[in-house]
Amino acid sequence: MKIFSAKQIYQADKYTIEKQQIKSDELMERVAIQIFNWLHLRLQGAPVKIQLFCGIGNNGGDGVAVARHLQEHGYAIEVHIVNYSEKRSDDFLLNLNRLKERKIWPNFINNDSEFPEISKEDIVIDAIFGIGLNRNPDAWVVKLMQKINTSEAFVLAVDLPSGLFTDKPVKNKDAVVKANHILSFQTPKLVFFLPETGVYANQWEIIDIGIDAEFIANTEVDYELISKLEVLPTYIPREKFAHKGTYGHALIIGGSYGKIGAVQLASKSCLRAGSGLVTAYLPKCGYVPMQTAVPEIMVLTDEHEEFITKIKFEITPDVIGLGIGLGTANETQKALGNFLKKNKTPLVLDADAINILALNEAFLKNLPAQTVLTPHPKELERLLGKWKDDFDKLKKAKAFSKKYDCVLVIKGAHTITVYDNKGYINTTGNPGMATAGSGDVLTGIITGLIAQGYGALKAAIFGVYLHGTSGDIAVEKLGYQALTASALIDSLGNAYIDLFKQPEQPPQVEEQEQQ
Ligand SMILES: NC(=O)C1=CN([C@@H]2O[C@H](COP(=O)(O)OP(=O)(O)OC[C@H]3O[C@@H](n4cnc5c(N)ncnc54)[C@H](OP(=O)(O)O)[C@@H]3O)[C@@H](O)[C@H]2O)[C@@H](O)CC1
Ligand SMILES: Nc1ncnc2c1ncn2[C@@H]1O[C@H](COP(=O)(O)OP(=O)(O)O)[C@@H](O)[C@H]1O
Ligand SMILES: [K+]
Repeated sequence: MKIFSAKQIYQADKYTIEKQQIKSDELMERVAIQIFNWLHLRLQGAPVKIQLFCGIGNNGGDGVAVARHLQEHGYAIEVHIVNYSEKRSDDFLLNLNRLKERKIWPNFINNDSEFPEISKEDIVIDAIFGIGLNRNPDAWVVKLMQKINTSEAFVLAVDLPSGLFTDKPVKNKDAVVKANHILSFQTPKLVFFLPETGVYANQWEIIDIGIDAEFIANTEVDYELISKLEVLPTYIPREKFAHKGTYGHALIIGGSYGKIGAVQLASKSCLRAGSGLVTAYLPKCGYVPMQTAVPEIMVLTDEHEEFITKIKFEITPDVIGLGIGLGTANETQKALGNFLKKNKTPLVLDADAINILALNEAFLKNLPAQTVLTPHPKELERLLGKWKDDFDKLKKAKAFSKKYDCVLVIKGAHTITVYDNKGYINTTGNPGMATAGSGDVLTGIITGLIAQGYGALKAAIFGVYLHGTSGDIAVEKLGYQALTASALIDSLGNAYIDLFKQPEQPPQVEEQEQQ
């Protein structure tokens, strides 16, 4: 699913209004009906008090229009106009008049007004600011937001929580409404997926307001949300007459004394991702544990007992996954530098391989085209330097990916894969995956996909998706705390099977035969 910027959303509105020959207030009416339906379905006419806090722009207009529908269906409403500016939008005014025609008199809140009482049994509709927020709200509006936030009432945000900008971070943490649920129009907002602002958007849902399909199809975006629909077309089916050679030979290089398990995890997940053959290259101390733990994996060893000092092998792998548990000993750094000078095989670099690149910037120019790098936040910081905020991080990541022609997988709750100026935001996974070795498994999966013939970018996007689905399947059986990296590997098969599962249908009621 494409993620539009605020500017593109305004363009989409304009385009849709012209193409469908509707007036702008009709689009607002679509929004209002959908929000009303969402509430009505859940409340079923319950006598709960609904307090609507509406700004003076189109976000406020949406809120005012929802109020009218609620009142028409007998709900107990209180409409508050948060009067933060004189510049009221036309559609806000139109809907305000429609309210007045129905003898609904809103309460106007100004900077010297007393705020209304909000009880924890109430429902609050937050329609103060939408995507038009372009500066910090005034102090009195922040106080009102605080009143909402401390009320313990259920808060439903219209389009996005008021106070969240679409293109910059939040400076004052008190100046954002904490919503329990967000109904966002047509497209989720980028800020829902970034660590600093995503904390304000735990629960969101998209409302389809009928934006023109041609506009959606033809508009290039900077970010795309990746779910099953997006990864399915990339799936390569197995051929009947295939043999293990068809699906490639992956080499996993890593490990040091005390960190052989990382290579076991990566090699095993590489095999389970579907690589035809997998060889592991480790220091000598890894030989016995590796051969014992995973019999399917072939093993090559370095001359050194405890860490890698030379990367030399006779085999010709299709892809190399490198860096897990590697350590950063001087000899290992030198070995990586020498290896990169000669290597032409596609690479997936993780963990200490990334740390070594950060310590030796000169190595970067020797990376083969489209090398996949999978840093966690600390490794990314070593690679890119400090960033000011999430937006700055993405900008730096895009520049880095362009400069070195690499696919940068920024790991996190919503892992973002960056390549060619574009970001692909993953939707699978859960906090149970914040556990030792989870990243090693991801390296193995991406390496295993490249071995089978997936291109680097596709392998990264698909690998991150499968890794997250494995986590989602594993957490069902194990819960968040007991989820381990090994459990991710055990669920990988079901993650593949899940790709082809249809959503569950409600049970059919058998028709009675007419006598
Ligand atoms: N396709 C869709 O998605 C559709 C979206 N729709 C809805 O429209 C919403 C966007 O509406 P909007 O453009 O009128 O902006 P909104 O957020 O209501 O802000 C109002 C104005 O406030 C101002 N302002 C900004 N910051 C400020 C501050 N700190 N303190 C004081 N004032 C401040 C700024 O004006 P300025 O003063 O800068 O001229 C701004 O224009 C969108 O979120 C969705 O709910 C639907 O109705 C139709 C289909
Ligand atoms: N809260 C979370 N939600 C979803 N995925 C997560 C979360 N925390 C971590 N992960 C995933 O788990 C993996 C952790 O990787 P990493 O930190 O490199 O682990 P390790 O170094 O222990 O192998 C990443 O793929 C990351 O996206
Ligand atoms: K809002």
